[in-house]
Amino acid sequence: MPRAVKPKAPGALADKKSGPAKKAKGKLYAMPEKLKEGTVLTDLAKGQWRIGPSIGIGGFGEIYAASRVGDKSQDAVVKCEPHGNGPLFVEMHFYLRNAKMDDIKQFKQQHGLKELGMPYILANGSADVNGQKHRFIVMPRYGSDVSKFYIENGKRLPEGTVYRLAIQMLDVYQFMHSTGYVHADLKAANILLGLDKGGASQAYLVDFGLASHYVTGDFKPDPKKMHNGTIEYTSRDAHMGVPTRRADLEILGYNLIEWLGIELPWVRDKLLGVPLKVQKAKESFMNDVGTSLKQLFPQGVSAAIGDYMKYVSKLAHNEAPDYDKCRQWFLNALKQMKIPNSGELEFKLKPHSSNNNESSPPKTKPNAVRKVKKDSPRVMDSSTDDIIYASDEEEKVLPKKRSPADKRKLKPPTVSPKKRALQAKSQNSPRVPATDLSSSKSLSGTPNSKLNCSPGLSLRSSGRPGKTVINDDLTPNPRSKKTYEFNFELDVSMDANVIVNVKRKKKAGTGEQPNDVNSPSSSSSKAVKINSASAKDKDSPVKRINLRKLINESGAASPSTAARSHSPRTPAVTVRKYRR
Ligand SMILES: Nc1ncnc2c1ncn2[C@@H]1O[C@H](COP(=O)(O)OP(=O)(O)OP(=O)(O)O)[C@@H](O)[C@H]1O
Repeated sequence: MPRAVKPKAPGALADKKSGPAKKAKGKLYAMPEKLKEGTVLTDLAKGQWRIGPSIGIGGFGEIYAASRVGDKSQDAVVKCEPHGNGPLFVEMHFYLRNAKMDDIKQFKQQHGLKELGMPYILANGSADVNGQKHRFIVMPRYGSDVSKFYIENGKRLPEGTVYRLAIQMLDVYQFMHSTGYVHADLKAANILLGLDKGGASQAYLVDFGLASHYVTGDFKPDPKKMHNGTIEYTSRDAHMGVPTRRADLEILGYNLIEWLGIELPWVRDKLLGVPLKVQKAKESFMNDVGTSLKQLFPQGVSAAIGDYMKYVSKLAHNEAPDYDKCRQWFLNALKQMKIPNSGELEFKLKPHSSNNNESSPPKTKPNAVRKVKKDSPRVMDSSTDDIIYASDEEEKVLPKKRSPADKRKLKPPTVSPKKRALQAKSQNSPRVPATDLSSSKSLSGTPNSKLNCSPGLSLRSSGRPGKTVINDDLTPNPRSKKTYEFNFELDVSMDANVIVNVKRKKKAGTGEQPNDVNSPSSSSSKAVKINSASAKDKDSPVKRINLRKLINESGAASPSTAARSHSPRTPAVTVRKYRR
């Protein structure tokens, strides 16, 4: 039995086998079937992989140790997700198109790098598991993730290690950005140490399920993707649904602060459940990041963190970051601390280290900037294309056969917003305050589209701490455990897919049970249904919910709706407070 299955992921590849027949009542999201140890999966190139123990469960899929049939060592991993899920599809295509071994090798040569924390794909395919179609990818196996050390240390990492990780992650960003993509979900749980001999000197950035083309044109907020990522670290641009290179750098910055043992303000203030509040907090934080950092670091802000965050706050949305400059700030800090930028990454804290300092790096500005060849990004204009949509083409893309060099890499395992808009100095970076996101003008130039949410209501993002949230219309999100009470009107455009979950309040003393109403509507249905049981009940709060299509008197879609149907990015749903 599937552990949970959504009836159908829009636009996804789910075939009949993964269709509604397997729906688990009451569940809205899909998790993979469990693969039994010893199961053999055959990839598209007819390579065979034996499944070992499960070594990780992400928000959408499961990761197993695996060995090539005939090999003993479980030096690979298989990541498996139901075919209808978007993230693994996106991740697989990113690897197949952009992270080939040769590209990685070439980048390393060009930039004089011994190692690059960029994973690659060994194989991919599809498999039927308990009658449900799954997609899998095979990758090299890496070691422990950095979050393990962060937690073990009481939520901090040695300062020198923080700076080394920053340098290594900037290398990965530079590679990824040179392919036209951003990662958008860097966090300690997605950074794994290598397993090769000396592997612990290099960290690898995994989980490319949110990879997308970054924008090079205008800054257009996209309600469909707002708040994507892991809520603690989601960048201000990602809160508005815009993938940018500066956003990746900002995400890294929030992580660096946290790794230094400092609680991020929106975490400290317990705002994570409300993405809009987190967004506002980040905007106010970044408006005057110098002052914000001083308040956060009572013992003094390191020059590296201060310079980096100030630099990030000034980048334009379509500007190529100066990776060398950023790396140099961290290199200078390491130099001052007399910590070499080589050898195994140290995760043990020194006994007398303070919350964010092993030894104090300078508070003065570094001046020397290492000169390295500028890379010439293969930039793709993403104003119209920033997500890889599911199609059968994947079945035709054959992965590279494992080369002897690949084999050598695989070794036996050991272990696993208000002022900001006004202050955005560049015309290219028209930041929109979070408070204005509800106004029609701020949304993609679609004057008729409204998204007026109460501060406590987020349409799809639930602000799950530490967990990746993806609004991509491919992947169903886990149902929020929160119950909101609200009165509103829904104007539903012709092309909307809407699910309204209404939990009826239990009346005191009546012994009534709460009543769930699920009211789905789609482009194909003109009438919007509400559960008849609740509609009959005149006293029920459910009765105060009005759902109607935006249709004019002649029965045609209203001009605004028609206009919207040309723009898949405009919000399909209008939520307004219901006034009686
Ligand atoms: N190549 C690998 N080698 C070893 N362990 C891995 C590898 N890839 C992933 N893992 C482990 O599995 C966990 C989940 O992986 P991953 O983040 O890719 O899954 P996910 O479903 O996309 O998760 P989420 O979206 O919730 O972050 C990681 O935190 C890590 O511990």
